[in-house]
Amino acid sequence: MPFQMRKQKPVKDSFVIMTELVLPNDTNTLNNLMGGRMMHLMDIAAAISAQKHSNRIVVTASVDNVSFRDSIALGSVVTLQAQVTRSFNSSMEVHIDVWAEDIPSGTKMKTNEAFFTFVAVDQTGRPIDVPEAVAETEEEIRLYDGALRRRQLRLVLGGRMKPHEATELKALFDLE
Ligand SMILES: CC(=O)SCCNC(=O)CCNC(=O)[C@H](O)C(C)(C)COP(=O)(O)OP(=O)(O)OC[C@H]1O[C@@H](n2cnc3c(N)ncnc32)[C@H](O)[C@@H]1OP(=O)(O)O
Repeated sequence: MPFQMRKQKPVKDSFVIMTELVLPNDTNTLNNLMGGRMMHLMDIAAAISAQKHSNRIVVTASVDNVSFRDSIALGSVVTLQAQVTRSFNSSMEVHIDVWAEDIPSGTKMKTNEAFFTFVAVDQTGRPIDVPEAVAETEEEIRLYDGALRRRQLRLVLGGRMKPHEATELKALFDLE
């Protein structure tokens, strides 16, 4: 078969913005958004972003640390922004930022940030290669550059890579 160049796509083409209103059914007994509901919204926004990059069915392979620093009250408007940072073979890392807004008081704060990894699969669920991701802005390049280290860390933690193989990650700790 003739050699085929891997398709390239700008990461900005995968940008997704999703807005939700926190309703009573989304909250705990303190009338704050439940963490699991937040993760559900993050998973959806990030999956759409990975689908836009790959034009494929995608499955969530892993979720990096998600911290819940500030609670989000009933009636708040939650805005999620997701974008692919980098693709590897079949997998894509997606960065997601979450803001909560209280419209009556006019306050808006960033509440969460996380990295999700999705794998593009064919109709039988087998991983399939995705386009290369092209970072253009300073921030996109910063996220792209860190993605290899984060991939190695999650693969080591997931038991899919031996620590001594994680060369970029190790370099972070070689401080001499
Ligand atoms: C219970 C729940 O919530 S499930 C949520 C929904 N998610 C799912 O159902 C996914 C279930 N898992 C799967 O289908 C499979 O494990 C897959 C598709 C993710 C991986 O399939 P495998 O047969 O292990 O594929 P393989 O070892 O070839 O890896 C494929 C890619 O997945 C990546 N990958 C696999 N596991 C992980 C992980 N834990 N974290 C990050 N990346 C991962 C690999 O690094 C590889 O990336 P690359 O192609 O870019 O190099």
